Amino acid sequence: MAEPAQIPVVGAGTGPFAGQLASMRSIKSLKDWVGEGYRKYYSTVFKVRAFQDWQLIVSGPTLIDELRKAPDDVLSFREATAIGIQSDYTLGDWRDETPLHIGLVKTRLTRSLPGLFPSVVEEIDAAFSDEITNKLHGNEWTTMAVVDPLSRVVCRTSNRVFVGLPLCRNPEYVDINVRYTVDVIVSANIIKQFPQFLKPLVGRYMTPIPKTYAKASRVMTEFIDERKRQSEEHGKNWEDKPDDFLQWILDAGEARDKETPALITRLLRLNFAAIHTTALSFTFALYHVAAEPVKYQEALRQEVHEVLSRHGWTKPAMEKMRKMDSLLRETQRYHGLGALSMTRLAMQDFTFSDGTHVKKGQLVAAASRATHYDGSIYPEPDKFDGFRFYNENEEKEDELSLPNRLVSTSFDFLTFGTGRHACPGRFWAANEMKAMMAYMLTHYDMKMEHEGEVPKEQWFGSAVVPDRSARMMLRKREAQVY
Ligand code: HEM
Repeated sequence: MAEPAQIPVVGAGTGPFAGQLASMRSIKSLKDWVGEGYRKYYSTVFKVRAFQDWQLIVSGPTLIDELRKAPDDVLSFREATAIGIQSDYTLGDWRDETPLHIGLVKTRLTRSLPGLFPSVVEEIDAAFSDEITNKLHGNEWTTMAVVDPLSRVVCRTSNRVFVGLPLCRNPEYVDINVRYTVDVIVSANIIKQFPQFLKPLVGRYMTPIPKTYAKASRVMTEFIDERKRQSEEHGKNWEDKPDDFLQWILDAGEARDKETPALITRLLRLNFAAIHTTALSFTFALYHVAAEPVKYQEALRQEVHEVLSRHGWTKPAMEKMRKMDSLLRETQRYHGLGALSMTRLAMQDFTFSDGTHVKKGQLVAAASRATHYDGSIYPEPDKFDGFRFYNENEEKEDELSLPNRLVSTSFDFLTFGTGRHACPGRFWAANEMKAMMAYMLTHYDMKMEHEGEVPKEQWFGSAVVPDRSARMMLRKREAQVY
């Protein structure tokens, strides 16, 4: 990709191999380069060398608004994502897929949540019992790493509303979906290192698609075909008709959306978007809760107790958990998914209002992490303050009508993006994470193995993940029944 001209560079030197050297150093340093660029060139454009590509970075409300508003045939979300995860070799070419799932996730899933909530809670209970409770040593403290168990809990819970029982509990199905995201990201990062002309060759050996698809097909085909058969037999309305994502596609999709291979592929991709984003965000939050038992665990447990005693395990109860909402939002500010958000590929030349000219083929992104650490927006930004967004005077208001809720996006809060492509799954993820946290608080006492220490973030280029090797200590509590 051609290097853009006259845009200030941060992090890379000059000289014949500057780009390649910076590419290697970016694995460790990209976050710091973006932070430095943000401070020097706030509200304009600068560029950094990311692992494979030069990346243009914007900051400040004016330019982020222009990034948000640019149509997809000018600055494309899908094409940028395709480069980011090398989708031709990892997810398959999904650019022709109808965007049906986006609307279904945003509206149908969110609207159906009150009715689906009892089954969600049932799945959380069953999944935590299998993944954690049954592995505890009686009533003693037990030490364990939690990233993998939590990923499986998130996978099961999400799939209770994606495909329902019994598939959501099938261990092979869970394993396929949990592994697929990791396989996609690892393969993408390897494939990215090769020049374009070698990618088809390398991709053929590195691609996780055929293996994953073959396994998924073995586990899912009979289940999906049986559901299709029932739908055809009963028509639109039937007793015990499942209320899940698979059924919504069968009801609303075009003929090509309903073909079994297309359904399998779409479900794998939906899981790709849903599981790790949620599991990693939840793990970050949990580490803070476990590291500060008095400040967070007791305060949140008290809130959960008050809310559940009045409203039971319901969707409205999750909306009343304001301190919990604040802690999860602070987690997204403090850690998020990485240094950048809203990455777009220029499909044609584009000029920002500050005069910066972006050439067709260049990647542009917003400096989300640096924005979240800007002291003029968030006082004492380096401090994790779980109740930063909590305001007791707002207790009676509707969740979505207020700023500073976990799901509210803005130019200052970018972990879910903002605008047209802002994560449509965030409403679901917010409820899922609150229900999981409420469950853990009511069922376990928790602390970190190294008491009081929040494990360090692990960075890889622009991405951040919680330390998988960190271990927590858990002990069964006498759970209250609500
Ligand atoms: C804490 C959890 C999550 C985080 C932090 C997150 C974050 C994001 C981000 C940053 C984007 C891209 C925004 C942009 O570039 O403008 C996105 C897109 C998307 N997310 Fe999420 N996500 C989460 C959970 C989920 C879940 C649970 C689902 C599904 C149920 C989901 C489905 C999607 C989809 C379908 C898109 C693509 C939207 C489009 O094409 O316009 N996400 N998400």
